[in-house]
Amino acid sequence: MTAQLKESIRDSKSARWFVLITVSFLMLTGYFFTDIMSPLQGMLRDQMGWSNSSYGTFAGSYSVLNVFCLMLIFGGIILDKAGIRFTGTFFVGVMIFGAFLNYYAMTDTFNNGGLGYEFLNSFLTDYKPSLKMAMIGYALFGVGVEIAGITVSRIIVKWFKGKEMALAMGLEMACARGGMLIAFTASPFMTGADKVISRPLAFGVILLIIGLLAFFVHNMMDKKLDAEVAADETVESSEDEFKISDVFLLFKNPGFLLIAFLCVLFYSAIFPFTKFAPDLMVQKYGFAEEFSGWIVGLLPIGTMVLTPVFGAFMDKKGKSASIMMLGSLLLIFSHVIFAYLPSNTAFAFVAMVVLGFAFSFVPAAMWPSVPKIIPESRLGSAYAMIFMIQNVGLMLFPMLLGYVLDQSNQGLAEGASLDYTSSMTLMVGCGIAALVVAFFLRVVDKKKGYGLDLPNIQK
Ligand SMILES: NCCCC[C@H](NC(=O)[C@@H](N)CCCCN)C(=O)O
Repeated sequence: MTAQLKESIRDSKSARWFVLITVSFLMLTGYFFTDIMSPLQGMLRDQMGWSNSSYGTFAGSYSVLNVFCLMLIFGGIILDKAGIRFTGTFFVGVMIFGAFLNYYAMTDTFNNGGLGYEFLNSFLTDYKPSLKMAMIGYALFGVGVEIAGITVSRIIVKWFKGKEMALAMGLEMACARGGMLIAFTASPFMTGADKVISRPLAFGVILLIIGLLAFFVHNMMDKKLDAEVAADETVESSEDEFKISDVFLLFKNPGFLLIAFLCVLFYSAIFPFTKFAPDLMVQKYGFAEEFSGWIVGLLPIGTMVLTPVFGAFMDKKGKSASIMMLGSLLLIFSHVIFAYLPSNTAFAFVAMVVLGFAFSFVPAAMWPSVPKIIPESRLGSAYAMIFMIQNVGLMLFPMLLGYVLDQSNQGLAEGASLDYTSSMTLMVGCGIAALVVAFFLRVVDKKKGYGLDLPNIQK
């Protein structure tokens, strides 16, 4: 990362906001595809013969390569060595390729014996070839979208450092949530009257390609900025490169460890939950499949507005440590409603709105807190490690949710609704653990003086 002293293209307001639009759109397309299958769980059960465990295993496959092949660590290293343009373009390509395989797994061409079908049918025969192909695709997609996410965070820092950075990050997250919203609400309709699962996926792949084109536009701006910086002899380079030795230092920092634990616990009770939430709406609250996504869509709608608002509040007033505790408390409150309260439509709305507040409070407070705990020279490594630890939860919890759902509904009568109580109890547990960690983070903050409760913008 560099510090410019002379005027450059990043000093032009319109240029940097334009760059933000291009990369935010890219993230919108990525988050859209991430959740494109979430409202289709029922169709996957009926048409593809996927059990709930299979669906959960598919959802968890998103993180398998990120966790077992340490892809986010390699992504961090590649980003430092090869730069933003190469890393972004390459991993968006990986994302598109993975998404395409995921789409292909749902097509009649594949399922009627297309390329790879026989091979995937020749082992682990309890699992459908469509599941295996979709998992390969989704795992590659997960690598691409996560590294693209890290790259985009870097891009925002590059263009907005010392300027409207928290607002820019909040707006980028809001756009990404917009992608989730479109997935939840539009995906079931895109299957059409004849419920063809591959249709929304095809649309998702096309949207990702448009996202790549938007990233090419960013690349042109980035090239111009780099040329200006290279020509500016007053610029000194700093050292925020990914270093393996940094990882060991990070693990000695109690603040970092607590943020990483909070991240994995909190997000494990959000993203894996959203994978099952549309089906929960059908099974527990009796919504029609097509409309279940609209209730879940309340979650991203709320966060799109609230995340930048709370981000701006914490920029000015602080209180991030306290707000992370409040967000974890609301998370528990919401999941308790889903798990244990009667199946009343009003409860579903209330729980989703409360979850929206939790999902705005914690991300808006947590991500800008990392630079207060970790020196800037190790920020790149810190974000990559946090994402990596978070991915362990994003891998395990969907699998656990699906498994518990199947186990707790054994011997269910034909046509009866699935009981989500045990699965949702897991989510309540995550929320309680997140609250405990948030409490300790606040205690450690007071002791070490990180200043998490202080405003982000220093006067
Ligand atoms: N500038 C920080 C951005 C982090 C946003 C955060 N995303 C993640 O944590 C991803 N690693 C996981 C996304 C999984 C769904 N695509 C967020 O709050 O979205």
